[in-house]
Amino acid sequence: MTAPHHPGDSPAAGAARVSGEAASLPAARTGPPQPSAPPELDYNGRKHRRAMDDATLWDMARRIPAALIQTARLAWSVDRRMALTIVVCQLLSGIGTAVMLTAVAQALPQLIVDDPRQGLARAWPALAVAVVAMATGASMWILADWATRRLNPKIASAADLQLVDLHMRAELAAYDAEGFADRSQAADIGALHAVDLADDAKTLTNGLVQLASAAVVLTTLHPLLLGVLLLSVVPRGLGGVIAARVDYRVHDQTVSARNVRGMMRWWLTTAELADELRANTMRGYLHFWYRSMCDRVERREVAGARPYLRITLLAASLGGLFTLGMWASLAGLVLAGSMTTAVAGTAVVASQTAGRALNSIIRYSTVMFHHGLYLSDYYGFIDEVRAMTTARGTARAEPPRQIRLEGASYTYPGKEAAAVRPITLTLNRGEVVALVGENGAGKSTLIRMLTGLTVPTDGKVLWDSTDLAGADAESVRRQVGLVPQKNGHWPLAARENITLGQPREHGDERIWDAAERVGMTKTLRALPKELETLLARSVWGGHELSGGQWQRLACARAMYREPAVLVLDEPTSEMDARGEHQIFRELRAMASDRITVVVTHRLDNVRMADRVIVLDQGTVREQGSFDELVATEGSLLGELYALAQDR
Ligand SMILES: Nc1ncnc2c1ncn2[C@@H]1O[C@H](COP(=O)(O)OP(=O)(O)OP(=O)(O)O)[C@@H](O)[C@H]1O
Repeated sequence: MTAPHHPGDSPAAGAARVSGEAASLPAARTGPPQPSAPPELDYNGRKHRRAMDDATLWDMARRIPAALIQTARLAWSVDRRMALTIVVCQLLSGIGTAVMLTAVAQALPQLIVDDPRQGLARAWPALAVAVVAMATGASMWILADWATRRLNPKIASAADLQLVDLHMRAELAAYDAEGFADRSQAADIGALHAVDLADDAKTLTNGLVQLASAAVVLTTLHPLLLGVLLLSVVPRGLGGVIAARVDYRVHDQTVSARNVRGMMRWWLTTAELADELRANTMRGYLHFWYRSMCDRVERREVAGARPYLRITLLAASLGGLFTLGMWASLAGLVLAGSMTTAVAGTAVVASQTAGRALNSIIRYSTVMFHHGLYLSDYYGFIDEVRAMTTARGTARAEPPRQIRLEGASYTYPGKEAAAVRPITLTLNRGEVVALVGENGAGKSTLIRMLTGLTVPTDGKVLWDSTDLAGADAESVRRQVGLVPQKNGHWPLAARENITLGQPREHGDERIWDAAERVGMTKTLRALPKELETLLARSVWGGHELSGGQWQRLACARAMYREPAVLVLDEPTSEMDARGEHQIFRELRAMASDRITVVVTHRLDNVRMADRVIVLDQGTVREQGSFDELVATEGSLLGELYALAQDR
């Protein structure tokens, strides 16, 4: 591991090396202390590691049918024709193997004669059947592969779409639930592995069909042969399982480091953080951090090679010994006259087929078991989020003339203290209300309740006479225009960035009108393709706006909606004075048809509000007009305003 080379460090100091896993670099006696290696991080793979380590062979055998059924259901739901094609091909491929082995058994005695020409003349029909059966089996495998290739993209899209859609529909409270991000990430991995599972299932079932065919043929030829076959393949099978477990243990020991390295890789390479990373000379430490993670993964993978070699060597030697034993027993049976040479020859061919089939069964059972764990995360997450996406009610929310909070409070999941304590408050149409308060006072949480984004944990929010807890969430959202603190820089064309969430219209007049209201007309006209210009620097042909211009666009988006409830949470924090002035002037001009709520820390802007509501520690401390409150002795607004003036 190489320590970071901070600018200004001597090359020798920069080349300081540490050894030992995840060891902290000892503090240097002279000079500044050296950085610590990144800590061992544990991500959502934790659950699977335990499941994989603790699983007995029986557990694994029991779980695989469930994973097979889940995969079959998924395949059936996206493309029945291809799913059926795969099943039929598997069966035909198995029948092909059985026919081939039987034909070989019939051809061999006719070939083992003194005159090879005569033998060939008699054996050719059986040999021809064997060739056709083999070709059919191979074709069926190719056909199944084709069907899987058609099926896989559909499975991938269906799994991904379902997950993305659920995220977008889930109640906001789902995001606040403990461990939501971890479970969401695990479900993402599950969605990715859904495709692998279809491939695993295809290879595994093919192995099972081939093994069954070989076993049936052998038993028909001589009842003893099934036992002989098992003897030859069992050691290889056991060796395969143990080797697979070793392989997965190495994989699992590195999964956290690989996960976190992958996340950090994005941070190190994205244009979004390129300025900060360079200007603050962060590169040295981050290089050291990334190098440490690479070393950690590399070391564990290299260490895993030795036990893997030991086990595979041992399994192969034992398998070889047992195969030798099988051949010796076959020779014994032939010499004792209990078996013909032809049957013994067929047994050797069948055992090779069975051995290959068993290898894929073992390999893909283990892989399926592992991938199946991820798929169950996927389904578990879907159930969890679905439970949180249940319809609130069927009442249709209409544009409100009045929003009334009756003892409404909100406590975030897992928190003891309420972010907003019981509040009773009325907001009226035509009014512009400014919400003011110090950081953490509960302004954003109150906004979420007013707009029906969250349902209060206690009390009620009423839009006229409709209780939002019992209203259809979509009908509420249709009435709301929200500019949140963090708004999306959507990688879409300028036009879509303004109209996003609204039905498409024929002309662009209303778009230009919204742009004019936020002072963006000149900027948008100057773009290479005006409204068609893609607003994403990272994408080829894209164009980037400044922070303040993005904020203006977010305001334009909310104004374009002409909503009945317009809420802006610090909409002008990155804007210049002209932009800010224009936005507040427009808000006033639009105010008569809607309820307008603005959260701002710039108290000069608060003057334009009809009413100022000052929140303090989750409760309304004071409300009234700006002038009234500022003039009131001991008011919080007065104090905050004085501080703002004193800068
Ligand atoms: N998703 C969340 N999960 C848990 N607690 C939260 C969450 N969001 C906010 N809080 C907590 O709720 C309280 C109120 O937060 P809120 O964001 O509503 O304050 P705010 O007045 O908007 O603050 P700011 O001016 O900094 O934006 C804070 O104590 C905050 O830590």
